[in-house]
Amino acid sequence: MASRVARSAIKRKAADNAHTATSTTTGEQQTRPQKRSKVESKMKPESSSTLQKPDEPLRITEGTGDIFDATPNTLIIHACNCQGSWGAGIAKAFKDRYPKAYMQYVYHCKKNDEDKLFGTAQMIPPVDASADEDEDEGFAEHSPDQQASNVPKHFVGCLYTSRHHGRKKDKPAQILAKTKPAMEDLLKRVQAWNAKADAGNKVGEVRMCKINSGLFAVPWEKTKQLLESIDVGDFDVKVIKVVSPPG
Ligand SMILES: Nc1ncnc2c1ncn2[C@@H]1O[C@H](COP(=O)(O)OP(=O)(O)OC[C@H]2O[C@H](OP(=O)(O)O)[C@H](O)[C@@H]2O)[C@@H](O)[C@H]1O
Repeated sequence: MASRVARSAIKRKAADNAHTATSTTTGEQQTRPQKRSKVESKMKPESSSTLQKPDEPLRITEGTGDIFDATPNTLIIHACNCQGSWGAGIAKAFKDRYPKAYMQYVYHCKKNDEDKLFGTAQMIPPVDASADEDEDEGFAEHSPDQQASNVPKHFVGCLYTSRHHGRKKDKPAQILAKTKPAMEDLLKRVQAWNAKADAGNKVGEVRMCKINSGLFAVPWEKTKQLLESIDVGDFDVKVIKVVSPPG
């Protein structure tokens, strides 16, 4: 079973790599990966005064509740490091709830250099709704006799907004500089997925926690402002619902 997961991940990796190489928003990322990190260490994110208001801005709505209590086909997004660790904060809750998605995240981090991942995204199709990995494109048949059968069929969205975690996490300015391209990358991936998926397998609602605002220590309002500067004119996803625990 594990080898099937690995084979499935390898197939996906080829597609992911091709996409990652072409979907980052700066040409510099594609041609000068070694020099980029030095340049970026001095880079400041767009300030609120320089943020351009797009024709059709991404809408961020906010509410309280259990982010995981979502209908099937919901995409649930969180911020990730590039080291393959979902060890704390909401990432730990993702790891507990979606262990197979976690394996795909780890695989993606092992196979890709952190500088290549930084500022990109990974969209993991539902893989935790069943123990049967023999499906195409990561989708699973519901199997009532399996332990994982009560896990809803959710997509997991990983935004690679920091190369490291803990004390080695990137500075808030660097995290912010990578948050917008990472989200744009994710929206492109959703668009590509939905263009090919059957009606019942398309991404539905899109949910997110207040990314970057906990262990990554970036004030939420700064992240929110950047996300609202994304133009969603070309995307199906127009709204992201931020769901926080009550209290
Ligand atoms: N169950 C829950 N339901 C809903 N919302 C929940 C929640 N639990 C916490 N929140 C909220 O979710 C927001 C983000 O806060 P977080 O600290 O989690 O994430 P972040 O984006 O700042 O940082 C990412 C790094 O944290 C991890 O830890 P490790 O690096 O592995 O150690 C990762 O792997 C990354 O590296 C804050 O509003 C929390 O109140």
